[in-house]
Amino acid sequence: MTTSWADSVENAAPGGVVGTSSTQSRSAYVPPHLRNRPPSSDPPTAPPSYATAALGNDRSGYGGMSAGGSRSSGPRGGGGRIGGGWNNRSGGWDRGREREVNPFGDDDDTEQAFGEQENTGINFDAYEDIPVETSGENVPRPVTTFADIDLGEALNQNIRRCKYVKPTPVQRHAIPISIAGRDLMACAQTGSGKTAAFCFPIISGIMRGNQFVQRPPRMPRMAFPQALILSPTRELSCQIHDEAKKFAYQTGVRVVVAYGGAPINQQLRDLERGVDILVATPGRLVDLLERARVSLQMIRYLALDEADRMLDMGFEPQIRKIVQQMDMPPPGMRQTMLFSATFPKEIQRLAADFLSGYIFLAVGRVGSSTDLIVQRVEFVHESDKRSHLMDLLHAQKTNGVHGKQALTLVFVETKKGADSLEHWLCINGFPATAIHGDRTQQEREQALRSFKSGLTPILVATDVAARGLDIPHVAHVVNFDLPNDIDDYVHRIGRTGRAGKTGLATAFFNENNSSLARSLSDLMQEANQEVPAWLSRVAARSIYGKNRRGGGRFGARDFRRESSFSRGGTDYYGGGNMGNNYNASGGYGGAYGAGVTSAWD
Ligand SMILES: Nc1ncnc2c1ncn2[C@@H]1O[C@H](COP(=O)(O)OP(=O)(O)OP(=O)(O)O)[C@@H](O)[C@H]1O
Repeated sequence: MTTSWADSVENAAPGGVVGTSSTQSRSAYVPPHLRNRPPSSDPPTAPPSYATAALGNDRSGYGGMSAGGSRSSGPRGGGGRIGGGWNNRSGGWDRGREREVNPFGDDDDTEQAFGEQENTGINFDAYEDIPVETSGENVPRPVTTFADIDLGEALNQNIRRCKYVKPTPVQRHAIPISIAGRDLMACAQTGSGKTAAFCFPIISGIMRGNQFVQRPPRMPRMAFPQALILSPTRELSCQIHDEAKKFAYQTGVRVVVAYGGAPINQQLRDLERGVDILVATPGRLVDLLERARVSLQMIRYLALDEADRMLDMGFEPQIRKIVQQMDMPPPGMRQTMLFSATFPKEIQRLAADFLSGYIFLAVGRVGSSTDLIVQRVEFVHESDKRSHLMDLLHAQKTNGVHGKQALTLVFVETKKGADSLEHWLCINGFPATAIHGDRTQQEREQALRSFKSGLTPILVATDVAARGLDIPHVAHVVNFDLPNDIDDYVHRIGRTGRAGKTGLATAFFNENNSSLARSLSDLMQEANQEVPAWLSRVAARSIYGKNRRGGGRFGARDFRRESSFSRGGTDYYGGGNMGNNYNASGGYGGAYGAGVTSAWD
C-alpha cells in the first residue's frame, strides 16, 4: 500500500527529509526562488516544440473567409449527422519537410497508449442531472455522440486518442452551435470540458474551410492566423496550446502559442513557420501586433476562454484594442465564442459588443460550482490559520488514483503571503512550492511541473492559478485566504472535482470575510453542500454587496432575458420561443426536446 506524503511527514525524523525531495530539510533551508529546481545537469522538461523541425509547412493555403463571405461554413440546424463538406486533408502539417511531433507519444503502440491515459474512470453519471438552458434564435439541436457531428476523421481519431468516449454536456450543445457558424456565449461548470468545446469546431472549421481559402497578402514575416484563442494567464495559454495540439494532430492545422515572460524570438520563429490557430495572452499579442508580426485580418474564429475575466476591468482595454482597433473582421464577419464557468450580468452586457446574433448556453446554473466538490467552511482566526492548515495536511491521508499522489492547492491573497506560507511549510517539513505573479516565468513553470509530478504535492498560489488549470490528482483545494468575489471562489475550488471526479475544498472563514457569507452560503446550498449554522447566521445578518448572485436561486442567466421574465427565487425560464430547456432533474421547469437526453447518455 502506498502512503501519502502526510504519512511520511508524520513518520519523518525531526528535521528529516519529507516526501520525495531530498533537498528539503530543516537543516538545509533553500530560499523559495531556488527551491525545486532540477540539478543543472537535468534540463527542465519542455513541452514538445517545433523549434528543431525544419522549415516548411506544406499547407493547402491560408484559410479565411473572404470579405463579405458567409461566416457559416457548416450546415445550420440539427438533427442527424452534422457537418459534411470539409476538406479532408490527409496527414498533418508534417507532410513535406517538417515533421509534426506526436503529442500523444504513442507512435509505437497507439491502442496501448489509449488505454493508459487519464480519462479512464471518469464518472459520466455525475453529469446526468445537469440542467441545460439555451437562448437565442434557431438554436441548433444538441448531439449525443461525437459521431453525430462530422468533425473529420483525423480529429475523430484524436478524440479517441484522448479517450473522450462521449461529449460532455457543454460539448453536446456548444459544438453543434459553433459548427453551425453561430456566435456563442457559453457558461459551464469548472472541469466540464469547455476547452474541447471551442477547440473542436475551430479545428474542424479550419480543415473544412481550407479548400475555399483566400490567400493573405504577401508579407513574408507576418503571420495570418485564422483562429485566435485568448486566455488570461500564461500557464492557461500553454495548457490550451497543448490540448489544441493534441486535437489538431495530423489534421494539417497548425497551433502556435504566444505569451509573456518567455523569449519572444522563439515565438516569432514559430509564427513564421505558419499558424492556423494562435493561442495567446493579451499582452504578448498586443506586442506582436504592434511589431506587425501578426495580422488579424484573416481571423474567422475568436475564442475567449475565461471570458468574464478577459472582459473585466483588468483586461478589457487590451481586449478592445485587439478585437476592435486592429484589423480583425467585425462581429458577423468572424465567429466569436465566449466561455467561462462564471458570467456576471454586467460582463454579459459588455460581451454583447463582441458578438452577433449569439446563442447563450448555460450548463448548470451560471456561476454555480459542481456538486462533485465537497465544500467545507471552517471558522479560523487569522492567527490560527497556519496551525489549522498543518492539521489539515497531517490529517489528509488521501492518496491519488493510478498510483499518483494526491495534491493540495492552497490559495492565498497576496504574493508576499504565498512566499511566506511556502517558506513556513517547507521549514516545517511539508514539501511545498509556490506560484504567483512576481516569480519569473521559468520559476512559475517549474513550480507547476514540480506540483503536477508530486515532487512538491503542495502548491501555494495566488489567483494566477485560480482559473482554467487542469491538473490531475488535485484532491484538496484550501482557501487559506478567501477571495473577495464569489466567482473567484468558484474558479479556485474548480481546480479539483474535474471531469467527473470528486474533490474536496476547505475554506478558512473569519470576520474579514463576512461580505462573502451570503453568496458563499447560497452557492453551497445550490451545490447541495452542508452549510454550517454559524455561516447561515452570518449570512442572514449580512447584506448582499458586490457578491449578489442575481436575486434568486436560479437568477443571473442570460441577461437578455432578465427584463421580460419575473424573478425572485422562482424559475423564470419556463419556456417561450427564445430558448430551450433541457432538464433531467426538475428545478428549471423545462422539458426535453424530442430526442434529447439529459447529459452524457
Ligand atoms: N468528452 C470528454 N470525455 C472525457 N474527458 C473529457 C472530455 N472532455 C474534456 N475532458 C477532460 O476533462 C478535463 C477538464 O476539461 P477542461 O479543462 O476543458 O475543463 P473546463 O470546463 O475548461 O474547466 P475550467 O472552467 O476550470 O477552465 C480535462 O482533463 C479534459 O481532458
